[in-house]
Amino acid sequence: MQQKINFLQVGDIEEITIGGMGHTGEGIGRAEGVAVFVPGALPGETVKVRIDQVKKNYARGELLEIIQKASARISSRCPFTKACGGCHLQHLDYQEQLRHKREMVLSALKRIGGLENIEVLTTLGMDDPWHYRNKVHLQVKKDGNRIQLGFFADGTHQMVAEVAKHKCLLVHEKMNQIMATLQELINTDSLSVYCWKRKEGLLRHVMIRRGYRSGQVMVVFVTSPEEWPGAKKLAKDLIARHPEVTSVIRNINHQPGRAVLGRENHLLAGEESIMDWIEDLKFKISASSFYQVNSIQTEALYGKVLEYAGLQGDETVVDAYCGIGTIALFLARHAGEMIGLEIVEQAVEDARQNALLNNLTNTRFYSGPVEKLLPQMASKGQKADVVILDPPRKGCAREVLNAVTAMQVPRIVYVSCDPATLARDLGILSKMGYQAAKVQPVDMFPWTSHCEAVGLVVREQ
Ligand SMILES: C[S@@+](CC[C@H](N)C(=O)[O-])C[C@H]1O[C@@H](n2cnc3c(N)ncnc32)[C@H](O)[C@@H]1O
Repeated sequence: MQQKINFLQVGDIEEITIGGMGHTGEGIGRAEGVAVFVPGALPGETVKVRIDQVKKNYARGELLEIIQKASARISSRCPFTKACGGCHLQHLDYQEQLRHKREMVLSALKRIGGLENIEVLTTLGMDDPWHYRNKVHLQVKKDGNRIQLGFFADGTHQMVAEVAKHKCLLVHEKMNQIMATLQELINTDSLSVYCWKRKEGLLRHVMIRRGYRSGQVMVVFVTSPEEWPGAKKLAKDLIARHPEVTSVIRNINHQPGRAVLGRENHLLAGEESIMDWIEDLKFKISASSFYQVNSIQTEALYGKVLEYAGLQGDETVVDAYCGIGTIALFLARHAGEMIGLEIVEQAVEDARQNALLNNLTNTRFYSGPVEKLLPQMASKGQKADVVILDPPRKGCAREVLNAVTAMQVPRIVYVSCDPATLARDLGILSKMGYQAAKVQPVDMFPWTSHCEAVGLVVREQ
């Protein structure tokens, strides 16, 4: 039976004027009094839509025709952009994307955080917003006897952009070449593809990461624990074709879930890690460690973090969610003491070695969940002048915010990849004796709807 809200039904053809944009880049208009989300439509456009989903409070529609075009509409460069889930905004002029991302942050801060008077600066964009990604995750699928490597359509297991035929415009050109070689090589080995239904077979994903300044490349084959006799030969053949590949790793993922990486890494060829630089700091990056995917914008982002930290040289700084210690070391040169906290043990190991590599002896790194480590520091009476919070998308656990406020930290710099959780957490802090002073959006992910931002939060006197 068809679902119905008021007079709107699945299959209806509607003419809609788009007034806004959703957080994953869909145009939003109204039909029969109901909000309709239309992927591919832009604010200011009048579009013809087929309603394909009707829910209690909203509907979704497929864009059939653009009756009146927005002046910000441009032609997508990538022929797969509509099908592949990677880019949501290739049809929107880049300067408009930057404006839209600022609006997203501003609106979340008001709506979710209740922060009416906060200053949100103009988004820091890129001069050349293409080929910026230093990391890619490839999906693997069997097509008859052939193994395909590439990208699935958004939310499906349907391969829409095979790397053998398609170059991704977001990743570095060298990585595109390596991707094409990999597709060829995995078809010469007797590799089986992991089947998610039957939970058998070998290859699950391939991850590639390239140091932006070093040019060193790591290739990670994510597999089940099954025997893989040809693994080392494949790694050797890859390096013979691409000497810039300096690390080939087999990651074993036993879990049935969709998380890409498992906990075990085995070296197949080359080194365990790759090296890279952020400005003049050198970093060792292991397969399981987080590393920002847009190296050019990382320098802009960390520059903002340094500015907002307002260091004079003798402060104690805590870098919570520190990864391999990139922000910690970027700031340690300007601080008295730096304490890094991170849950992934391998990343903490990398952070310690990175401190040594850069002769930064005023640093300590601890492994564990921030929601345990920071309350422990607070209960021991540890003081900090500045705390950097750079959590994953879900934001900070309440215990983390409680600990920061219990420590009476004068200055918090909050780095976020999700405006909604940024707004939630700044809203909470603003009810705990803090003032959210300003937020700087930084475009780390051009052509996608993802948005990074740095917020400065200061303790009220
Ligand atoms: C957005 S990344 C930021 C890393 C680093 N600041 C950077 O710029 O590269 C978030 C980091 O938090 C770590 N993480 C996730 N949950 C955590 C938790 N509960 N406690 C400590 N670290 C956590 C992740 O492993 C990851 O390294």
